[in-house]
Amino acid sequence: MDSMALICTVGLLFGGLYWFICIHGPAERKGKRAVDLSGGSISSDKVQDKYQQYWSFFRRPKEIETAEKVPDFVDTFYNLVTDIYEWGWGQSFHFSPSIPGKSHRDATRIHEEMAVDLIKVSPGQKILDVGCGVGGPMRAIAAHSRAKVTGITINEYQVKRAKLHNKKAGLDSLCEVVCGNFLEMPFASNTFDGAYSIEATCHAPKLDDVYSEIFRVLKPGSLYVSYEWVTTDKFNGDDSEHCDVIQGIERGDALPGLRRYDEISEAAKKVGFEIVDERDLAAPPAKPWWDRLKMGRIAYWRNHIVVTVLAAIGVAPKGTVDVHDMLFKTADYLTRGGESGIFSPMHMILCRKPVDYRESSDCVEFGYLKLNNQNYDLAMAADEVPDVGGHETRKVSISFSHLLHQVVEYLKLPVPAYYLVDVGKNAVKIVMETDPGLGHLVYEGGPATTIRESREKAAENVVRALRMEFSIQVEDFTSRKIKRLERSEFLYKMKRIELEAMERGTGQVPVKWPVVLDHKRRKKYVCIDYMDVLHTLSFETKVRISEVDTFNVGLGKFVSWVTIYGTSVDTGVECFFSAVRADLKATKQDATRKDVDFICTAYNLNMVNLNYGNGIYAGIKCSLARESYLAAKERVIPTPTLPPPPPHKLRARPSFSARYTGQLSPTPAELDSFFKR
Ligand SMILES: C=C(CC[C@@H](C)[C@H]1CC[C@H]2C3=CC[C@H]4[C@H](C)[C@@H](O)CC[C@]4(C)[C@H]3CC[C@]12C)C(C)C
Ligand SMILES: C[S@@+](CC[C@H](N)C(=O)[O-])C[C@H]1O[C@@H](n2cnc3c(N)ncnc32)[C@H](O)[C@@H]1O
Repeated sequence: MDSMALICTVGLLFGGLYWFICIHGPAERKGKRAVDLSGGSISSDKVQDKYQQYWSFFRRPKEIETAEKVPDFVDTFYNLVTDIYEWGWGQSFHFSPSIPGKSHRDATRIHEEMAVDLIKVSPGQKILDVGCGVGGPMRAIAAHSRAKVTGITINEYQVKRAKLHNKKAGLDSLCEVVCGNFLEMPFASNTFDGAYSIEATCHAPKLDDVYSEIFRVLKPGSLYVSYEWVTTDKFNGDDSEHCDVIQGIERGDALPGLRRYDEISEAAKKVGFEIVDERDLAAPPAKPWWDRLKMGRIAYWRNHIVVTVLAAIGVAPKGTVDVHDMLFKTADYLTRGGESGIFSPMHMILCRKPVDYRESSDCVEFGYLKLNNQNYDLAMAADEVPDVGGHETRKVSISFSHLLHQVVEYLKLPVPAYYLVDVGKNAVKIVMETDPGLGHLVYEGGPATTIRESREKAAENVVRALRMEFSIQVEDFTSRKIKRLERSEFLYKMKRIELEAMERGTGQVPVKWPVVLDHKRRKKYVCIDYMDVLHTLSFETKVRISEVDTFNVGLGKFVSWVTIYGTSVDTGVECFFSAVRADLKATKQDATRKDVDFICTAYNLNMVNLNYGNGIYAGIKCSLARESYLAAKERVIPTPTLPPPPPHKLRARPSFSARYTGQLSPTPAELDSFFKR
């Protein structure tokens, strides 16, 4: 009898344990059972080591700051946690506000459907899920909108899981999953009709980087919504408890650093998005998103026992206990962050890629190229450069006769003589004495409709000759654009070299900024007189301009201003001030230049001819460099055709830039703005 009771008790115990571990599991329905817990793509025996490696990132925070390393660190994290998330949370790896009377599953779905409703897509349109996890949101969104969703995740194991779930749900015709880095997406520009990211872009070291990629792949006019992890305005950096909570969240969730709520729209605007809406979906009247975390505490204890037993008997990888323990603690930090209101995982931003956005024909675009661990902004100084080149701009030529006088004055040459040689044909000649005693050079303007026109042509010829002869660079408002183009051209070239080195499998490629040759260093710069340009513009547009007024602000510094009357803007009067400077001439030029920029923009005028096609030339060279870079990129990192899946994982490569630790030489002096008269 006694042995019978013992057998029954042991049988019951094992049956209970089997039910507890394999069948019951935690609260939510999931695609994972405890006995299936793994280390993602990491082999079982390496899980413990990888967990240690994950923590070593925080011991060397510089590593996380190195943007290149972040995707690897995030990938390791998701190998470690994906199964536990699925087992203990479900297929959607994010939070949502609780909704009274609704289950967590329903609240999650509603939160996901809201994202796709916000981006207003129609059935059949192509949308992008940035950081898709195992695809919980993607499936809900595809089913709700009937749009075609492409998800991207850095983690190969998640791709496998997501594909399996898509198939099981019968949604694989609408849902596609790609393994890749959202900082360098394998999609062509202007591909998607909409995009969303749910609690994923918080893993990007720099938000601008991922936003600019999303901007690039979106079609103009389409919308992007993101649920961002942020610290709120309640967060106080001087409060040690606040800092403790935020650090706990960062470490337990593989974040390179939480952003402040106001940094989100800043990044979106910086890459070119228009902000349509922005609000914190966690703010009242929304109900707490952390309720579920808090209520699950007892289940987490039970899970901990299960994981410990499974690891002890060798069913789950050894490190799983540590990972689970880390998540247990993270749940507590997250709850504290929610309860204190210092943290939100659902700061929503809705943005639009401008309808009229067109890729600039001169090849400069938004985005960055990475060289030697550093991001180089292709649109550097974009806001400084007045973009007066549009489809319907009117071309205005500045007076070359004025410019000629400036160059002559700068070179201390004798004043040129003008001859009207053929009155009938309005043909003008200019005689220059460039080297006293060695004779004269004569430049012709040729026959023209007016004398002025021919004189201008002749002056243009003289200026060109003097520029060649004396190596003179004319600085005008196209100069900065040219420098930007030259710089972009160089960045594209270097990036191509880097890709080709990767292709060959050769090692380090030192990035060398072009050597500034001595004769170039000696190049003389003549800055055009903006007052002359302003007069020309005033003549062209009929606006009246005041004299340049100057005020001595003391300590040998001045400020100047010029007023424009009768502009095409509402106010009718505009006044532009210079910066405060010690150089009187420079303040006058500064104020005048601002007026010139304003009139060009207001009247859609395009100042031409100053740099004699240098701009066009720089544009062509830059486009060629960009094309050869893109061709190399296509070869080295082929764009996957969907389906079948990409042949290998695309991720931030430990390229030469990671290996090459040398210091970058500064931007060559010739590319810096340099005005001299
Ligand atoms: C957006 C991100 C993930 C957000 C959440 C999905 C996860 C954050 C913390 C995770 C969890 C904490 C406790 C775990 C518990 C100890 C275990 O027994 C079962 C799983 C947890 C509940 C787990 C589930 C997922 C989270 C809630 C980040 C990474 C940007
Ligand atoms: C918290 S999960 C959210 C997943 C999904 N949005 C959801 O709500 O279920 C974050 C996701 O971002 C992905 N991710 C993080 N950094 C990435 C990167 N650099 N490139 C691509 N995906 C990345 C992760 O792999 C993961 O799938």
